[in-house]
Amino acid sequence: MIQLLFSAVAIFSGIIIWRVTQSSPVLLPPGPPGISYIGTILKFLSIEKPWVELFEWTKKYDSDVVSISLFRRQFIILNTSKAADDLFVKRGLNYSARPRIPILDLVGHSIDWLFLSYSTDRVWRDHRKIYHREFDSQTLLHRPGEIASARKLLRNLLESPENYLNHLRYTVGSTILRTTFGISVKPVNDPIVAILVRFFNTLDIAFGIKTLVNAFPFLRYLPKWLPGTSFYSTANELKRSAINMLEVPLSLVQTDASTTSSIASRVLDSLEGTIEDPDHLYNLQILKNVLAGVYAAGADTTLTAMQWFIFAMVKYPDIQAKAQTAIEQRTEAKRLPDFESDFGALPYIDALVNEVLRFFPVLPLGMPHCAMEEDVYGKYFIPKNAIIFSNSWALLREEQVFGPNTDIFYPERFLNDNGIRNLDIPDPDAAFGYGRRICAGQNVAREFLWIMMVSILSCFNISKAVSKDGTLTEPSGKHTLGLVVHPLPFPCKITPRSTQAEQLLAAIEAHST
Ligand code: HEM
Repeated sequence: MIQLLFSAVAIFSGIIIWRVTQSSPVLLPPGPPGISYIGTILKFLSIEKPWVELFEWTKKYDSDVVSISLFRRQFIILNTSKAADDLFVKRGLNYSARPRIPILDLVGHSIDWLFLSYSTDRVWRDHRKIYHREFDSQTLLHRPGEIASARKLLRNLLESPENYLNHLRYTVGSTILRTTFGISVKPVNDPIVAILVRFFNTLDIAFGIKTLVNAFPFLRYLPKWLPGTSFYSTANELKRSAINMLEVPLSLVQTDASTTSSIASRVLDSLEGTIEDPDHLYNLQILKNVLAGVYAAGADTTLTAMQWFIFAMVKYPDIQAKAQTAIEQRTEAKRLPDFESDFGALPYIDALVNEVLRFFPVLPLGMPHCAMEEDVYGKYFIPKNAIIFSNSWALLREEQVFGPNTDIFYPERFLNDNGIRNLDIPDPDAAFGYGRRICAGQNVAREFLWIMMVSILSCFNISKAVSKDGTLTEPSGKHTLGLVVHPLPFPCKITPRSTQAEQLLAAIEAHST
């Protein structure tokens, strides 16, 4: 009897222990031991492609979700589209915040627009409402500006093809400034562009490895005269630049009659009440944040996608030739492509735009999200404030989604055998992020990329640069390291592809001068 009782107690206790361990997981997602000293951090940062290394952890630790602890902060990486969808979409309420980077606390509220915090109150929604109204439902509104910019780009490429990178930068930057503020900027020495450049240069320093306060937040309590505290002056400069970004371009819209219809003018026109009215002030602040946010989020990303496009065209001449044939069959080389006649009617070009975005993700690790509350995912515990990245690079190489050989650049993966869009293969949406924070400008970005790519391909051949001794220069494929990953500048040869193309280019010149 006593034996029976002991057995029953043992079985009962076993069940309880089993239930407890099953139902209250406390394991962090697996990963290498925490990195807590600067030497190891530097070693980690010297890895050429961190997104590949982070994906390797999924195989090594046999888990979709992996993690590492850095300076007592948990970093979690989602290496499959299922995990990204489960957390960023299905549990979006908890995973839509952005992490707060320590130096931004020293800058104060003037930079809140950069990593807009997520809230369920109206503030965050009011920002997204303007983005949605201006970019999702009004892509048609932006097309005339985009086509004019693409034509001007062709002219600039004809004049000085060796400066293609500057031309792309100017095309993207000036188009976004015209869309947002209705202002035209000069190709060189423009004062508004100088403000933007200054802001982004300071931002690079603020987020760079030498800004120790980001890794050691306690440094912010040190007196400013101590060596190693240059982050104080960086924070001051960032604050000045952020205020200029918010105020100066908008003041032009309010005072300069030469500005044209833009997001700023439309929202300003719709503002009710006087400047003293709290609602008016609130709406004005939202507008300022949105406008600065569009430039910050849209300019560098779109430029980078175009740089990777040029890179791909140099690397894969056969694909370039197929794209040119597809365009020529439609336009007969008698006109330049445009939205009205050709958008949606050139499946190979749509496939090419998709493949550029898939194969060369502009933000391979996406933008960081942050867990607002602690959570449990599968058997893993996700602490409050953990910083979470979805590994877009890995997600965009999932063979069950994008078909076989995803490590090969192959636009045809998006097409059927008869050359039309294969609807079984989705667009590479992970390039634009996930859930409530998904890129607010993705539709406009796709259209702008399309018109720039199709216009360039209709007129130019892009090939390897020829050095003075006649040898061909292969682009190295090396790239920057940061959230946005650019190819390092590389030379290439850009030449008109035929006499018809030369005539089309000459006709643009005649119109726009
Ligand atoms: C090739 C071009 C672009 C790429 C690859 C890209 C990609 C992204 C990504 C990955 C995010 C973060 C999503 C997340 O947190 O999960 C993002 C956010 C954002 N993007 Fe884009 N983007 C591009 C162009 C643009 C353009 C042209 C605009 C504006 C017209 C824009 C506006 C925004 C804004 C406002 C956000 C912040 C959304 C938020 O935090 O709520 N982007 N983008």
